[in-house]
Amino acid sequence: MTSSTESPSAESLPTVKALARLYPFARPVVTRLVLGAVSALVASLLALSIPLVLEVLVQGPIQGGDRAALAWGAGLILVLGLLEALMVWLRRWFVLSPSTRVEYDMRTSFYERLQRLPVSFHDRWQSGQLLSRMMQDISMLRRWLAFGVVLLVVNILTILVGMVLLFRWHWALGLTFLVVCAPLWYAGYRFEKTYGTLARQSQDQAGDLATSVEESVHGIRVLKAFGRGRHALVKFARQAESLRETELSKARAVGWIWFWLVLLPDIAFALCLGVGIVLTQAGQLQVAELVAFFAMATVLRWPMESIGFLFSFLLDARTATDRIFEVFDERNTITDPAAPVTLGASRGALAFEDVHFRYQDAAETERDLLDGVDLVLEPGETMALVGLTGSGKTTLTTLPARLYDVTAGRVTIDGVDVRDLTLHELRTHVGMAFEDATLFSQTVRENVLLGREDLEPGSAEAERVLREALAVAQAGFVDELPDGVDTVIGEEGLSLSGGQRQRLALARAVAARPTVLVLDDPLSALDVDTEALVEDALREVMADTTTLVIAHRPSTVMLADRVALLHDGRVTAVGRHSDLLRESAQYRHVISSLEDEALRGADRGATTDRPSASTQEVTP
Ligand SMILES: Nc1ncnc2c1ncn2[C@@H]1O[C@H](COP(=O)(O)OP(=O)(O)OP(=O)(O)O)[C@@H](O)[C@H]1O
Repeated sequence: MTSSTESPSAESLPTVKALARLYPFARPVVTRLVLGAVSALVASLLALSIPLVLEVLVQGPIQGGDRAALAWGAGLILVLGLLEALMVWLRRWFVLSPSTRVEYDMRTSFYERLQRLPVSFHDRWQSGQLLSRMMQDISMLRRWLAFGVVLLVVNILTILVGMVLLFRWHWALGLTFLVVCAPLWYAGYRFEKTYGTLARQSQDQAGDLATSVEESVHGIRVLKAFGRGRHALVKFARQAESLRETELSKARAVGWIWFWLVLLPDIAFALCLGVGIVLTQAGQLQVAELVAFFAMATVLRWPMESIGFLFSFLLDARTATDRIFEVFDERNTITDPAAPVTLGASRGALAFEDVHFRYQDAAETERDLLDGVDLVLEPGETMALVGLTGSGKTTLTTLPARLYDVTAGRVTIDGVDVRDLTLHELRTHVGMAFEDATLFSQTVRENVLLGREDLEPGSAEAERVLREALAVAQAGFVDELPDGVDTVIGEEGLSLSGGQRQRLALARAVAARPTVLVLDDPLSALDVDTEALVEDALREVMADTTTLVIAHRPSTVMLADRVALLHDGRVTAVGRHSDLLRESAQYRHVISSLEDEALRGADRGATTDRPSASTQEVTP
């Protein structure tokens, strides 16, 4: 799992280059962003011009007592101030809407990316990490684009122009101000380094915290059933404490930079005042120039002070960009082929040819989990797959729909390698239902017709398909729900019993009308009689469908046309149940262990169709 400690690090690019990766998202709104920056720059220039007017006022009307000119001067300063305020307002107006547009685009692209990335990616990444990147990091980038980048550029320019003007009044004053304020840049640099590391750490820790919340909310039933609430709280509190410590370190770093940001300009002001008085007494500087100098230094104070903050913002934005692009940069290994083959109407002949598979994180010394599987399913045949626990049955069933790709060999439908079909076409041929039935917080109807985007919602055909699928899955219980098939089922369908959820998941697979149906023990929570009814209905309605079903119970095996035994990474026996019982000792051993398991299950009442806790594993 990818967490704070083992996030794959993004390429180490210089900060500017790293942030430049946001450009494709900003491109559509770049004109408005530039206009926003120009408004901010004009606002700064207006602010810088006020001391110049002041200088003229002090030199002329004030010293000469010219009241009319003084009134004009004061009026001019007022107008400059109003224009500055207008420009600040314009800056906000220009950047606000485009930055939310960029945020929207990034978020939808990120979501689309998550949808496209293969299951192997989701195996490695914690959901909380993805959630915090999607929400916090993208929001931070919006703020960076709207304010951070504009203010950083404009404030640096303001400082440069302001410093030139300070030097113009007297080089000694300008130099004093610059020399005293120069350490700010070193302080800013040191701050950058510390704060950058801390910012990354805190964003990762926030992601871990989000994962913990998500896991415990998701697994609330398991936590309650095992009385692990307290333990989960202790773990959560520990993580929250680590985040708090990081935030405190961040605050300390910000505190220090602020200390220098406030102290150094104050020292600079005091020294400049001393130098200014000496210069004025020596006749090298006029009083008007000294007044204007201090007015200018005051204007420059905020840009000077803000630089440290803006640098930290820059680093936060860089970190957020890295975190977002870590996901965008992930290589998608399961994609459409360059020259796809079209199968059209499929017969449903499914074959595994010398299939090898190993998970990405498997140790090099380990042999392949699937180590040369050969298995052929004839069109319309129902094949049960049996094997000891952990033998790789579930893994094998993920290969036809390309949830994972084989590492060697091939899986074919009607002789065509599944990797030669587009994913869209492949998934119209292959339907799946899993033991852990995942449903969405939508109506029963939407859940069941999930794979039938071709059907017009509410049409007679959609209704027919829905009803037929529900009938095959023996899911008549939906009519008892408050709004029938229009009842919105709770998050992940947890308001339903385990068997009810499984039946809806099966109905969903049936409604998709695949030619190859892969069932990963989707009837485990049903009683044996209901299982037989479902299998009969499946046979009748889906006579042309080739079915590969993982069997954990002898009853499932008996309902199949043939059975395949998976052992040591290979299919070591295929045949009719009765023949295999006679011929294969290994098969007898597996079946007797299934029988023992079924008996134990019956004792516990596990095979009855009753409300069950979530099957999700949660590590409190
Ligand atoms: N996503 C994964 N990443 C790494 N290893 C995995 C992953 N999923 C399963 N495994 C490992 O692969 C092996 C086979 O798992 P699989 O679920 O395919 O077996 P199974 O025969 O279906 O088991 P069971 O009968 O208990 O459901 C197990 O050792 C498991 O730990």
